[in-house]
Amino acid sequence: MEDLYETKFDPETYLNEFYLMTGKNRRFASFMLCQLSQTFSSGKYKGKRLIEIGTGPTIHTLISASAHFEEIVVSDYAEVNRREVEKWLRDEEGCFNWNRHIQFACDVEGRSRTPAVVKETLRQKIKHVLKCDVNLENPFQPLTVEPADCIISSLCLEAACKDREAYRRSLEAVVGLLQPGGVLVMIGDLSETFYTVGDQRFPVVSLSQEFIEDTLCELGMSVQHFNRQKLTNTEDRSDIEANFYLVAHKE
Ligand SMILES: C[S@@+](CC[C@H](N)C(=O)[O-])C[C@H]1O[C@@H](n2cnc3c(N)ncnc32)[C@H](O)[C@@H]1O
Repeated sequence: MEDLYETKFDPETYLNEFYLMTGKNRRFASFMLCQLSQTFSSGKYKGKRLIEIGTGPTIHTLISASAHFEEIVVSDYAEVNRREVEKWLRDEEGCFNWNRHIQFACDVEGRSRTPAVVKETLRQKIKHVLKCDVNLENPFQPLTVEPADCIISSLCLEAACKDREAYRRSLEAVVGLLQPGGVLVMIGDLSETFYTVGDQRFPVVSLSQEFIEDTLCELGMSVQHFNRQKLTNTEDRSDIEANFYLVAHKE
């Protein structure tokens, strides 16, 4: 499964197909950015370290959180994705333009920060772009990363795991990276078995709300918030039924 991401995942095609903030993708982005803004503007979640797991070639999930943590570590299995994030961090020519997402999040946040401040904050606080593999007990092996106050993960675990048992194990590994009292913010897909990037199909573990909540509970997490956005799928590019957004506390 991982090698599929190392060899067949094209970050440019992915970003252009899912993150141009147009059509149905605007609906998903709006849902996600509004939820993230609500979570972090509550003032309940702040601290020293935030880790994002399976960041892919993106940075949008960190916009609202970036105001509340001192340092951010991002990570992904595929080198092409880590390079894409580094390109954006260095503001290199040809890097993806996240201005629409950043402007949207600033508007939702009541314009307390300007897009320029958000970009500067992200570029200054993202200190490390690391390789991770959620199928390992320590996803950062051979490194040991200090536990985080907050972990964000979006659309990663269901793409990285071959079945529900592997999903449970990788969620356990992710929860293991969190301090007691820390918060997990997860975005994902429900009842999806595949999605497509360009001509390439990627398998996905089909999840239900009940399975995710039960698994988190077994891992000592208490789910504070679970929201879903239903989708009507008319295309053959994915069989997703809904997106979910959850916030859970480590007891
Ligand atoms: C659908 S993309 C999601 C990317 C991004 N987080 C987003 O929300 O758009 C799935 C991501 O999971 C990463 N991935 C796949 N297998 C992985 C693994 N074993 N460990 C960590 N990340 C993995 C892929 O490289 C890819 O970036």
